Amino acid sequence: MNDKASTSKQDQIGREVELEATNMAHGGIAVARLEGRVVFVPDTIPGERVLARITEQKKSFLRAETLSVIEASEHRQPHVWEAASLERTPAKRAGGADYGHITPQHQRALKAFVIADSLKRMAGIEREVEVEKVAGPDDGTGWRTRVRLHVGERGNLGPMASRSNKVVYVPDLPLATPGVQETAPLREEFSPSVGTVDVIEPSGAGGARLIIGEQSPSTITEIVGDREFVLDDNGFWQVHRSAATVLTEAVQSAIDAERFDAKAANLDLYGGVGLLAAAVGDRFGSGVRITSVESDERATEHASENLADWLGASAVTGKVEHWVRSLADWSPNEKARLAAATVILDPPRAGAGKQVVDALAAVGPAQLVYVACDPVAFARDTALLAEHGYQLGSLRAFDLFPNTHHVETVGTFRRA
Ligand SMILES: C[S@@+](CC[C@H](N)C(=O)[O-])C[C@H]1O[C@@H](n2cnc3c(N)ncnc32)[C@H](O)[C@@H]1O
Repeated sequence: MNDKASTSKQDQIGREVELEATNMAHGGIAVARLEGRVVFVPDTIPGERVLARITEQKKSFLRAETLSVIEASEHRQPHVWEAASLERTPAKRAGGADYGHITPQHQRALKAFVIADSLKRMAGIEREVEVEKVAGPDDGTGWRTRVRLHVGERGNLGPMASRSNKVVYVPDLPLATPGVQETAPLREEFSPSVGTVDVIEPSGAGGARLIIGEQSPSTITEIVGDREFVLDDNGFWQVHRSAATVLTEAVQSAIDAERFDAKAANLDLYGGVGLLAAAVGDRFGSGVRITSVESDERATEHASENLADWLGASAVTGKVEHWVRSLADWSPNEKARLAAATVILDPPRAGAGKQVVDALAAVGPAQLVYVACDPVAFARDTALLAEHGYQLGSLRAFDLFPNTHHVETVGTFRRA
């Protein structure tokens, strides 16, 4: 082993240094430089000087934890959640509120920067991006309808610490809805074998409830406008109390009506329990044909029920990346219906990816509406779509995760 190299490696870890953050990276972590090397440092705002401790050393970058602020940004505010703030030692800071020390308006500006920067670097697209505030308190609290708590070694219940798998004690959950806050059993003890306790507050009947460990699922309802959706209590549903409404309206207004054909083979990929297929159906009427594709079997069963108002709607269980392969075998008539289709995509964080983009582009749908919860994956898929001639049209972004770095983007694509 090279002694010199190993000594310098150890020298960095634990070293306390002053850092000046210059940028915000994807993932809510600020970027600084130390002796020419990139350092990723959380709990810091670009423009600030902080005292930080180096925690990790990789070949091309370092990671650090912020100990205190030396020169604060004008955008710094007292953290909305004391349990996640610099008042706590780094190992005990709760995860899930990594933007809580930043004023709400500046949080949105930073998210807009990350979206625009990702599009520029990965897809070569220059865009002004605005992240829209959604309904709710100005300080970005009280929105989370779903919270996962973990049981610690001593039976204590809490969130994980930031960037760690250690459970930390918290006295409150200010990002959660009032119902979730009241119901969360933060002071109770659980057997470590339980693993997790989810606290959810559906908008339908019944109010907030707990899902303890692997307990068998029960059915809940969520209300969006005049529509009721049934789903399993442990199934996927948008987390912000306004998200389902915001995304319904965003998808409805993103679709170009002139390119929409109700009789085409319209698709809702990664469809969950049918929220966005219903959004399409509600805009274009009872004659809409649309197929929802979703990997979770129970969600698909619920989607069938939730889409019963449309005779031409169906839901299939399958992984989208596998299901799209079958498109190549569709008959010429069916392929013509695909070419006339509007495709909604709402993939998980990893994005749709090359396999899905290639297979879709090969059948050439009239338009795509892409709902993205990860700006980098969205930018990567935007570049892949551009290779097939699909250009990014309208782009909106919504602050559906206030006080965190997460953001939801809705983009439209069509061939010129
Ligand atoms: C971001 S959610 C969107 C769900 C739905 N559009 C909504 O708004 O309620 C992504 C959905 O994709 C499903 N999913 C994840 N990976 C998948 C895959 N490879 N193929 C199909 N569905 C997948 C998840 O179960 C989840 O329901």
